[in-house]
Amino acid sequence: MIQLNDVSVRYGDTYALRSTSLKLHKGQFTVLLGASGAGKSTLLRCINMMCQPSAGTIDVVGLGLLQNRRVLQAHRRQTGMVFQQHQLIARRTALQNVLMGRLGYHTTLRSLFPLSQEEQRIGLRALDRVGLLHKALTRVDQLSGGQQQRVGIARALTQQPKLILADEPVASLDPATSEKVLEILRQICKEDGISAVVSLHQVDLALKYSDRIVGLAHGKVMFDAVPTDLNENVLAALYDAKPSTVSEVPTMPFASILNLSM
Ligand SMILES: Nc1ncnc2c1ncn2[C@@H]1O[C@H](COP(=O)(O)OP(=O)(O)OP(=O)(O)O)[C@@H](O)[C@H]1O
Repeated sequence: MIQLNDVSVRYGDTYALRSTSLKLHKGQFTVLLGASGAGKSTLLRCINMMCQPSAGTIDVVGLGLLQNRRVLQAHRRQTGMVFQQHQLIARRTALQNVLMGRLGYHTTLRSLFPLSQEEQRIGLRALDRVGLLHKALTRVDQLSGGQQQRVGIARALTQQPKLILADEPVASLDPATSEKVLEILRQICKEDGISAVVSLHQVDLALKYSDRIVGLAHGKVMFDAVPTDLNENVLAALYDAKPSTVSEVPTMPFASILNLSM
């Protein structure tokens, strides 16, 4: 579905991401793991060019290279984002926030007018799927953190995406709520065939919810395999790695393990 080819991101002398090549497969729930500063957000943000690679290309099957402005516009329309701090408009209702997911389908001028009944129906259905239909007309600043994140997921769904990128979506939630949010996200992605790339700090949640784990350290992919292959040695390498040892740890090519097609 998406192919990253030798993508690097550099800030001055710091490599946030080093020459990374990765295939992201349709319908797969991929979790990015790694210590703070490992490059998870950078990799995730590259996938819709919120972060510009300093080298390499990103190819979306059926669309083309993301460096092309029109390709990027089409790709962003079909890519939903879920953020750590939810990024909702506090004084608006859940439904109003969710309908923001439709903006990419309209010109700036058109978006000044009310959305069609069909689009409102899409928004309400998304809220229903995250279990918050009864909160549609409640202001989001009156919702709990977990409910707000479910609104964030519903907003992404209202976009009718093929891909969801979630950057530490449960970082500010308690363990039980984190499980609930990830459960909902995974279930909906599976039902709709949506691919997901989710960065997490919790190894246990990665093991429970992912189809594939990509482990990063110092801007480099050090592990890429099914969750059952994640062992203590790999975790030690991911979380204790010194920059000088990074290139010495072999990467396990995921595609060769599962033989998935694009
Ligand atoms: N805008 C920026 N300017 C300079 N350096 C940056 C910038 N964004 C990220 N970095 C650096 O790039 C590296 C990777 O950062 P990134 O945010 O991708 O890591 P992360 O794994 O997501 O970390 P965390 O789990 O703490 O969010 C870090 O060394 C970080 O300091």
